[in-house]
Amino acid sequence: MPATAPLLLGDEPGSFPHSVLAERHPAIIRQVRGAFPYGPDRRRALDALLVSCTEGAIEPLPADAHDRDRWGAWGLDTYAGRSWFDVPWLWSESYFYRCLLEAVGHFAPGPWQGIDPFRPDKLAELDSARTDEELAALDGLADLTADEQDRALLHGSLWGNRADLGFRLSAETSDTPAAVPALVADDSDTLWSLLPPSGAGTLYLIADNAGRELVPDLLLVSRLLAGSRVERAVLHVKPHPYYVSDATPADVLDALRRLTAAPGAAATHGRRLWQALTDGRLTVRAHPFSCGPLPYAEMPDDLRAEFASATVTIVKGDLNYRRLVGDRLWAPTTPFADLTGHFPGPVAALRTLKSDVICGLDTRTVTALDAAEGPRWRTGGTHALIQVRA
Ligand SMILES: O=P(O)(O)OC[C@H]1O[C@](O)(CO)[C@@H](O)[C@@H]1O
Repeated sequence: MPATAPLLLGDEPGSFPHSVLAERHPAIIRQVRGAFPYGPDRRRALDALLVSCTEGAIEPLPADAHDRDRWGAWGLDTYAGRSWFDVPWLWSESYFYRCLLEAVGHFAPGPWQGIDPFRPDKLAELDSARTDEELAALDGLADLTADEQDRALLHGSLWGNRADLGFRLSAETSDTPAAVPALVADDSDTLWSLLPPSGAGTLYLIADNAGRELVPDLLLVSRLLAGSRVERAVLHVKPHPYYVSDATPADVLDALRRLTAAPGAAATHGRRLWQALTDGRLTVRAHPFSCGPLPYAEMPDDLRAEFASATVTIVKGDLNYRRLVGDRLWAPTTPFADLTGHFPGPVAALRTLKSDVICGLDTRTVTALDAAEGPRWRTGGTHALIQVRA
């Protein structure tokens, strides 16, 4: 793997990482503060986090935190006392969400234990008219060929990644039509070659956001099971709330209920997924490393062994992409295969572009994107990619 690209930090005012730490995180705290009638203690803790994350230093977890040792090994022992802006951006963002859960009492015995501070917004999105429209559109797929249906659901899952509630807090014009093709890399033929009809393999899907991303992810899984492109599927979600809208096991159940309660084809998918869960062809996993602040190159052995057994692992979303290729300012033409050689088995990234990290593009595409949009194509969410290392 090339090791020479600069690591992304949040220390440069005007940069995208800096804006996430200095603007998005405070906005998230304010949103959470308004979402529940937290008592004075929780409000004080949220206010303290607001000050700490913008002006203060990284603080250690409480001595009795259940995951204190884990976070120590993940870098907290090194980074405590330093500015949020001076440590790896991937790390400081991830630790911010851990501290947010601490502030709202998510892990402490008491009335807020286990409560997802982002749930109201997740549910509002799941219950929205746009979700109704997207589910109704499934009925129109019946007239397509099997391959066309496969492609439609792959693209549904890909573009579902734009439905990211944290991203919307700071996205400016993400609905602006792009002057260059929306898909900047498309290795979908390689992906389909890894998933032939009548395949007997296992798909791993590392999910990203709940709601309007998780629903199309589940639909893709349902389609691959129904078309016998895979025999089993394993869905990896987050063990606890993370990055505002990331999917947890509770969100999987909400999405599944949404499907089974819908009319038409959506309910057929919902029933198929329900059945697959009950007979073991679909498994949901929530590994602690999924909420970790480190790249996948540093994944623990048990996870490595799991992904090594996959026919292919689909990695969804922007954050997972950063964790997959390394959170560095790579030259955009650096081969995807070079940066993902560490991953145990074939891997496919499905992502809309919402951060500066990018690799695997050809020179012509990069030149056209830069000429048409300046640097905004990297972060605006208007472009997407399907990159595969077989
Ligand atoms: O939900 P996704 O696609 O992982 O996106 C996460 C978002 O958060 C970021 O990590 C910045 O906070 C960006 O990469 C992206 O905008």
